[in-house]
Amino acid sequence: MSAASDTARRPKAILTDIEGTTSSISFVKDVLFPYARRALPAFVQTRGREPAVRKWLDAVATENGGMCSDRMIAEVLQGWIDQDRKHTALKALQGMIWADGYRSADFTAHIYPDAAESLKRWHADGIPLYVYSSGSVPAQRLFFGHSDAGDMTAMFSGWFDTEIGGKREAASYRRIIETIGLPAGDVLFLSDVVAELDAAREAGLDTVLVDRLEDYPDPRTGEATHGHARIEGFDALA
Ligand SMILES: CSCCC(=O)C(=O)COP(=O)(O)O
Ligand SMILES: [Mg+2]
Repeated sequence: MSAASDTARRPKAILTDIEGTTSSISFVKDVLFPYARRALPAFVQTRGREPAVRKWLDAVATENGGMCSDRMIAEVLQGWIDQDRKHTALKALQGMIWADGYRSADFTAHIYPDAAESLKRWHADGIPLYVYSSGSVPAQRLFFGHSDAGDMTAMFSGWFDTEIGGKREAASYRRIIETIGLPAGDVLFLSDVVAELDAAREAGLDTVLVDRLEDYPDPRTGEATHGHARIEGFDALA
């Protein structure tokens, strides 16, 4: 496998980001986020007493200075959606809300055709595939379980979200590598965010910047790539 630079070696495993990498940013921003935003007040009201939901609502209240009504918590969460905050509590709650949307077939998850094809080919070639996204693990499973290319969940060997740590912190990638059980240099991380690639490289992983023109109309070239190999689609990884 080679990328648009000479740094990528044939990986023994691939770790991929979702938004902006396998899938378009606009699907997340224009379909998933508004769906969660709309559904949040009713979700908090009807399911707020379930322990699995309450735990995250309480985490939001604590971060917001303590005692808050459920209505206020819903408003805080809506504000976080507007700011695209990658907060673990928000991501967990969004995942629960999106489950309804996928189940009732309100939408399927976008996946770039080149990403779907490459993931299928790598899986067929025996390369273990992993996901690391700010979206919660249940949200990731829903996403790939209801993708435009069908149910892809069986192709993945593992899933990681921000419960393992932030995506811009090298320590998170070290923990992921421990779980995968391969030398860091044998694992290729694909992402649209240079700061995430910097953290992965600090932890020893191979890295490739996925610079999709649909998502990033101004190509990130030269110094903007921070020396990471750069591709515009997965098909550039032969
Ligand atoms: C898979 S859940 C939907 C995407 C999402 O909420 C998100 O924050 C994705 O961020 P990523 O780390 O995949 O860029
Ligand atoms: Mg991303």
